[in-house]
Amino acid sequence: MSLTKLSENKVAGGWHQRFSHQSSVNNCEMTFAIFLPPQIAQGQKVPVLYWLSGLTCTDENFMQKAGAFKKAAELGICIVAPDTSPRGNDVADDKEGAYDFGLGAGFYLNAIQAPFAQHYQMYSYITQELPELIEAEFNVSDKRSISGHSMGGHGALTIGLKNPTSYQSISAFSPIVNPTQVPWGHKAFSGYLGEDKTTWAEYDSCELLKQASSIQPIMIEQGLADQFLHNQLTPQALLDIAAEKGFTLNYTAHEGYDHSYFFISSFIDKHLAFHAGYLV
Ligand SMILES: N[C@@H](CCC(=O)N[C@@H](CS)C(=O)NCC(=O)O)C(=O)O
Repeated sequence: MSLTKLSENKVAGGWHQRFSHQSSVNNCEMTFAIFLPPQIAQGQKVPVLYWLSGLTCTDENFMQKAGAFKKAAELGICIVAPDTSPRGNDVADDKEGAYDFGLGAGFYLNAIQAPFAQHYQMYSYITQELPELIEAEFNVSDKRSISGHSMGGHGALTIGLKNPTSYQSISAFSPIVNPTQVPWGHKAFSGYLGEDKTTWAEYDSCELLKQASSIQPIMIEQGLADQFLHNQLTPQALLDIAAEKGFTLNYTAHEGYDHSYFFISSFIDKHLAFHAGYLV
């Protein structure tokens, strides 16, 4: 598969690079960013943390705003940040161009409804096509963990829980934990999956946790001044199920922090160290 390099910048002794490539599952060109820690230049195969961003984001938000490079370089972790949806002139979008559905809002699922099914196959892209590409093209190992923010926190939790042998650890900032019960999830799931709610449960962390017999280590960070906390994110729903099932979630709520990358940048080092405990 051929990759086109769009840019590169040296940072924290390693490299930040952006690439585009033709995606066979999304049936369009996709862009991703990668941080290659300095250990790669020394011939070491490093593990990979996949970062899934939230609504309106591209591969660039995390890389520019999270401040993750120094810690990732110190720990020897490669970070891959994919785009949040397929893109292009023929890719279907929200009718009104809203920010919470369509472009920039792929919800990390495989759409089954026309016209979205033709391109919106983000679940297969993140779990299969992208890691195969990364492991073939870069000097990385097949040890992976997954993290994300908001819609990307939902993506990290659902993808991690559905693929326990593929991801060593899972973490999330301000995740949408129960999308089948909140407005962002209703809009996305009815558009991408249709009205048969049995298909919705496959992409809901609460439903997946109810079905799980064991889970990987999970860390969740939540700001208590987050404007989406009570109507979209609803972390207590996941905490209640974890308590019923006897699972320990490493959950921390923080006074005063909002939904932005200011919050993520304040605690990203903690999440990188958490993943390093299972990756390196
Ligand atoms: N645009 C929306 C909010 C979108 C939003 O907060 N997106 C988050 C993820 S859910 C984000 O990371 N935005 C990009 C950024 O902060 O760089 C609004 O104004 O209500």
